[in-house]
Amino acid sequence: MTQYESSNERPSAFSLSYSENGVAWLKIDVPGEKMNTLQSAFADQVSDVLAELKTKKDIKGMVVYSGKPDNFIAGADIRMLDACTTAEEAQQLATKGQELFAQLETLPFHVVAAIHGPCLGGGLELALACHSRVCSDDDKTRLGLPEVQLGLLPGSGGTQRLPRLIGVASALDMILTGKQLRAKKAKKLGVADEVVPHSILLEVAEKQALTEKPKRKHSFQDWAMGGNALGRSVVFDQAAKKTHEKTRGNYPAADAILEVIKYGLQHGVKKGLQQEAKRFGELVMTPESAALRSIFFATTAMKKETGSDAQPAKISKVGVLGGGLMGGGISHVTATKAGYPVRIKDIANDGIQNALAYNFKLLDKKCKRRIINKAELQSQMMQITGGTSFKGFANVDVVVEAVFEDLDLKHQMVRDVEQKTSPTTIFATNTSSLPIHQIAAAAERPENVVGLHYFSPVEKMPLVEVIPHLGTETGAGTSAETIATAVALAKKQGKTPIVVADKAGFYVNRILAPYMNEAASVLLSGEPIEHIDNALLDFGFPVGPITLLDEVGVDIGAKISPILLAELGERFKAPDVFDLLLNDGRKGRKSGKGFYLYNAKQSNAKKKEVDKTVYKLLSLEPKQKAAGLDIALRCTLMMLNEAARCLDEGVIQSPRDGDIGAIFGIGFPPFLGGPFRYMDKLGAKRVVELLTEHVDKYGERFTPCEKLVAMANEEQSFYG
Ligand SMILES: C[C@H](O)CC(=O)SCCNC(=O)CCNC(=O)[C@H](O)C(C)(C)COP(=O)(O)OP(=O)(O)OC[C@H]1O[C@@H](n2cnc3c(N)ncnc32)[C@H](O)[C@@H]1OP(=O)(O)O
Repeated sequence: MTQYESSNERPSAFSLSYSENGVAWLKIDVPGEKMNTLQSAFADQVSDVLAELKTKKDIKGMVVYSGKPDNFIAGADIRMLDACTTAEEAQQLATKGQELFAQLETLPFHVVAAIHGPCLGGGLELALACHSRVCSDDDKTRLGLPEVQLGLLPGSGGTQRLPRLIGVASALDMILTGKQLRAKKAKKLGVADEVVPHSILLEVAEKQALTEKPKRKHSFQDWAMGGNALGRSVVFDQAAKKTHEKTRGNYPAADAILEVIKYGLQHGVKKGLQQEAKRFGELVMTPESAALRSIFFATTAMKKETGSDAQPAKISKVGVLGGGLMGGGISHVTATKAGYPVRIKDIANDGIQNALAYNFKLLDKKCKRRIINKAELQSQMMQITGGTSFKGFANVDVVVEAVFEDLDLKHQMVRDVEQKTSPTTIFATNTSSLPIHQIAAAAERPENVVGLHYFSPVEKMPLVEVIPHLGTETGAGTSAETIATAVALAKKQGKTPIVVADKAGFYVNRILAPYMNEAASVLLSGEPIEHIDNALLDFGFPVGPITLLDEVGVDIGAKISPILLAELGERFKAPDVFDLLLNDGRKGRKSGKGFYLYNAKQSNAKKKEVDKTVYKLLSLEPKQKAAGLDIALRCTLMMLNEAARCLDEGVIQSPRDGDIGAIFGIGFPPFLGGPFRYMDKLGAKRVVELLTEHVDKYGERFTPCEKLVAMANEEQSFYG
């Protein structure tokens, strides 16, 4: 590329240059920031650029590209949206973006977006206003409209251009889920026109720009969807049904997306855009969007945190003890996300085989979906080896232990690892219930011992609790370097780590247990199982508590429960159901027997069915008496109260960590922003009132904790 003219000397996010062959180059490079975002302050710059282009008569085509090494545009600046104080203000931002993109679209020459790295939200909307899109085949390249995850809809033309480009059904799927497409998939769907290696991206885009501007290919789609009311209504009805099953009416953005796309197809692009901007403005002001934006800000801030002041130690290889479900998952994220070679040790060959088979299954799935190719599958599998001895452990920097929950066994593991590895090797235990200092008690170097609590299935669940211990009777607590290394490892594995205190249940299980116990109490009061699960699903949890108990395993619940009761007191007393269930062989899904039917022969229906025999076992006659919302509130209040206690006791370091931990670890309804934001929304006074009412109805376990009472008296909130 020869650039011989630069029209703009001052640092500008949008700058033009020209090649001798008649190609204009529009570079997007937000000064001083590593990520390009669209900000209202750039509107004048874009207008200037467009005005300049209109004065040039000899331009044959234009390439729009990013000046950043690894991103195109990550969308509108979410901080800017967060600062809006009225719906009108946000609507105006959207309208301005729409106007500028419309001008880009009507330029008389071929405008090609050259995309490498994230191209999201407003970034993709800008690319959609270009006439063609060429993408790099790099793994970093992702195209998507993730606004729905922020409680918004695409506000710069995305709801109008995308359905016309790729058809209504595919566009609805992309916009309603916010999914981000890799380049190849984007091409398959018609969002991108070409996928090329990064090294020739600009060259190919330049060639494209010199070709004739393509005609918009939406005439058939317009007919099929705009003109054919019946076809349209079928697609929308299906999408609405599917969406409602997922959102249960808790996410206004989903309904607005359906409404605006439909409106645009019925009334044309111009009116569609007006409606899009209007609804965008309204959504920015909703509490749901504010809560979802807060999750974005929290997770972005957490990406920078290191867990301690020390530098993390270098990791070159990781050992995993135990080839079960957890060990399999941990080895998977370590090898495939973090990119470290993994050596697994199990007492049995079967354990190793299981872990390898588990990894193969996950990689094969990726291969079938063409996310990786066969060679990549093989090379990633070669990163994971295993055996029944400690062979291959001499040079591991971190050992993650995922063996059976038994203190003696864990002690043995600590001793073995200290013997077989180097003095600097970190011993990270994936215990969910045993105190870390007790495990560290067997260590000669307890400063190297830390808790690293993953959630199942490891490859899917985004949270990890990092648990330093404060010291054993004879030894030191977890060192700052060990904490930093554990945090760094978790991040490399693609997880969001929170550092929590070494107290029973840590944070996530500690707030989950009283919630689950309460659901069990509701069950014992005779409420039907589906009614309880539905109540919490309607409230916004991803699975109901009884289903969750079946998934996690009744035996696991039965094991953790007495530990929490002994350490934390009577409010953790579980209703007496575990023994009855376990004596009947009902461990949940893994035993093929639980609260629901898992045997295909028993259950003919596609939908999950309750195993009614469980009522007899528990001497219950199910009858729906309580309203769903009352059940949901009853269970959730137990969780809220415990979360406040955790903050008070320093189990978590901040309300933010508590919110992210609950959302990522349990699936606490994201649109509520987490337990602390939800308590702020209700107000501490109201939370205390509700808890007190529940004390009268259901017992002392609902007694509001001191912190909440103090906050209610002083009218304080968690986020200030
Ligand atoms: C009108 C329109 O329709 C409305 C919109 O476009 S709404 C916005 C839609 N876009 C999004 O939701 C994408 C949000 N961003 C992301 O998901 C991720 O940042 C990403 C996938 C792009 C990159 O992730 P990753 O590489 O881990 O980098 P990450 O640490 O998150 O971000 C790097 C920096 O960019 C910032 N950033 C990224 N996207 C941003 C956005 N849309 N707004 C503001 N800042 C953003 C981050 O805050 C961070 O800033 P910092 O370093 O100063 O703290």
